[in-house]
Amino acid sequence: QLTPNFYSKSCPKVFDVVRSVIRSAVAKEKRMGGSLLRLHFHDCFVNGCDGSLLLDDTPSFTGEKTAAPNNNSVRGFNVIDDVKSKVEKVCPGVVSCADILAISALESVLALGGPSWKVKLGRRDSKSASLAAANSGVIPPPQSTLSNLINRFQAVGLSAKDMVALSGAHTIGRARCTAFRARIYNDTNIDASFAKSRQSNCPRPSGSGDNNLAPFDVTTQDKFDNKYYTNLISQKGLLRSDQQLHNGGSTDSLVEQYSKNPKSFSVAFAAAMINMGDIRPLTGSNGEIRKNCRKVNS
Ligand code: HEM
Ligand SMILES: [Ca+2]
Ligand SMILES: [Ca+2]
Repeated sequence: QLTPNFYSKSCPKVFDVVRSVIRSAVAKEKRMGGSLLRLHFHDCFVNGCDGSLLLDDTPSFTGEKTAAPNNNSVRGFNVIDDVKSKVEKVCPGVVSCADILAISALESVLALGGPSWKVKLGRRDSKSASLAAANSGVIPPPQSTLSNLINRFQAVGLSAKDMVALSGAHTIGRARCTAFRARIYNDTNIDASFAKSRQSNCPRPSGSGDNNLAPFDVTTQDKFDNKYYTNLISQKGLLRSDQQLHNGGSTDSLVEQYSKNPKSFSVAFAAAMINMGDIRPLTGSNGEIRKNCRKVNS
């Protein structure tokens, strides 16, 4: 039911407004582009693309922000607030927070030189969030095997091809030492000099340097390109889950294709983002259009 033209009459300026906020946020800090793209992913995988991730905890309810995959990790909520308040100024009560996440994901990728796609719109916002669902493993952990990755994506209606293309989002952004420590000290399917250089800023004992950051992409950390796949072929995937995509299994050939042919990656990524954005949206009279993305309307 989602359609790219959903706001063409009710809020024709929405893309311009989102773009200007995202461009200045990314100009200030390039990493923010990745952080915002990830918010849409973590929203969509937990009960669909319904803005649930954005709800703050209250005394009577705990939302998704402190769930294991999100806690101390997801970021960019202030930028989403900024987008929302500027959109509210031009079209009050019209554009959902779930759609703002979807448009912000596109604008973030564009700001870092990535491909475009026709974002489908018309999602409505949830009136609740689910800590339990966010903790249930629907968002795959960084130690996932290839079969777990394929299964997690299949569970939300996405193919293995979508999974490989969407993982290409790790061409930008940063990860914390806790997410890649086990890999750089224990794994054998890793380039030795890459492991060594990552170890220099991620000490072995857990509890020391846990939040130290490393770029996902050793070559072009803030450029949205296909170098993620080239890195995998040279065993420079940062997470175990990244390297799983090129480890002698069924997805090796797609990784090789995307590394050789940037256009085929762009096309696949764009299609997969549209598919991800279609996960179980609230539409029609379900949900609401939140006034403030952090809380349900009163
Ligand atoms: C395939 C399964 C995936 C796994 C296991 C995974 C895991 C992770 C982990 C562990 C981090 C680092 C978090 C931290 O250290 O705080 C991360 C960051 C990130 N992920 Fe993924 N991810 C996956 C798929 C995706 C998808 C589908 C997207 C978007 C389309 C995405 C976009 C990002 C971005 C951009 C970052 C960097 C965020 C920042 O710098 O703030 N990831 N991911
Ligand atoms: Ca959600
Ligand atoms: Ca890159």
